[in-house]
Amino acid sequence: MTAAVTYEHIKTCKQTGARLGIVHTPHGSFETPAFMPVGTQATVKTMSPEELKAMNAGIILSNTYHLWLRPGNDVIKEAGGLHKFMNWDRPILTDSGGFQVFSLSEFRNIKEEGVHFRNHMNGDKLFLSPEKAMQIQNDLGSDIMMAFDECPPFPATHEYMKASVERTSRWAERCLEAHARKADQGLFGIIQGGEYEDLRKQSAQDLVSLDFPGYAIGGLSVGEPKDVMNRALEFTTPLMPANKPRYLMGVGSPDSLIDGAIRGIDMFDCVLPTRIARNGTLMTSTGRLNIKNAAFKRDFGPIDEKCDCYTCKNYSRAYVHHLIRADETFGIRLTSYHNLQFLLNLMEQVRQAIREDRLGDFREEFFEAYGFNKP
Ligand SMILES: CNc1nc2c(CCNCC3CCCC3)c3nc(N)[nH]c(=O)c3cc2[nH]1
Ligand SMILES: [Zn+2]
Repeated sequence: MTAAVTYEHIKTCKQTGARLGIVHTPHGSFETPAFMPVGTQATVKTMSPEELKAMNAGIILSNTYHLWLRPGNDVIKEAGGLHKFMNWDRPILTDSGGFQVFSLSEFRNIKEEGVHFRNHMNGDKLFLSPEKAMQIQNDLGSDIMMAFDECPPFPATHEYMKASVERTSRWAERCLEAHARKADQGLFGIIQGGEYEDLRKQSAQDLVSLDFPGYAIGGLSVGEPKDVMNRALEFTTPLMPANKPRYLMGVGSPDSLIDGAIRGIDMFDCVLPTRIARNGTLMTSTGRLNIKNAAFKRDFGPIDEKCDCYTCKNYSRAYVHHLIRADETFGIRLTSYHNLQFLLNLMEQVRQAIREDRLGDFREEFFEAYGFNKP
């Protein structure tokens, strides 16, 4: 049986280590490096599937933890799976729920068999294990499933991190066991190890030996400084198979997307674009702005002169300023639309720069225009 998820390498940028590729899945293919919009509760907040397609989103993410608790993976299974439930016929990736347990719940208790914790909505006692996380993702029918892992906090001692990496490797094996009995979705292993080179190596070796169709780098974008993340990428990506997708979880801001691509990352996800959109913060080619600022009350130009999105083509800063100040839902739709399109456009510019072997130059130009400090 052919692998459900495969990576096709197109080329590597001659100026940097970035690579251009295509990921093939049962629900279609998407070009990489790719930004993946997040749809935690089976919707990319305020966006319709048609609008996501119009902005050229190749794949979206959803969440095992949230959908298990509400509406329940059984409901979604009965609906015919997540693609049918949310009317999205392109690829879907689901995270395994581990990260959400640590970031949302209290009273969690990590044991070898799994994690005991309380439902963050009503306090009920819950238990999530590698087997349970696989069963939920299988019910959702996602094209790419993530292994159940522990994402330790930053900073963590070397001793804690070592024990955690070894347990995450044992959990990864249990996920493969549970998965083998189910459908042919692609299961990605998640490399942990924090900022410790020896532990990243140990985690990568454990997981690569299990021959997953793709790999993620976890345990980053948890409050560590940017140079710690970049260094971790520099000694971790070379340990990952060149013929399989590399997914950096929870990243990120425009500069992190470019710096991650330069270090060989193919897939990114983050809640930033829709989260900051809700309070009126917009990413533009000349840096961030908050549209609620009084300066925009009579500014009848587009959010971003260089953006061709639905919002920038049809509405003014003054109008969006008014809607957000008036707490009008349409305002949040317009800011969300623009921010998502901004990151999706950025990744198309990154792919084009790789095609032209000039991603290093593009990084300089973008950082200069956006106002990021020099390297
Ligand atoms: C924001 N920073 C960050 N996120 C991380 C995430 C979550 C990635 N985003 C998932 C989507 C959000 C809701 C639907 C799916 C991580 N996930 C896992 N399993 N392991 C990590 O080490 C892990 C590490 C992460 N770091
Ligand atoms: Zn726009």
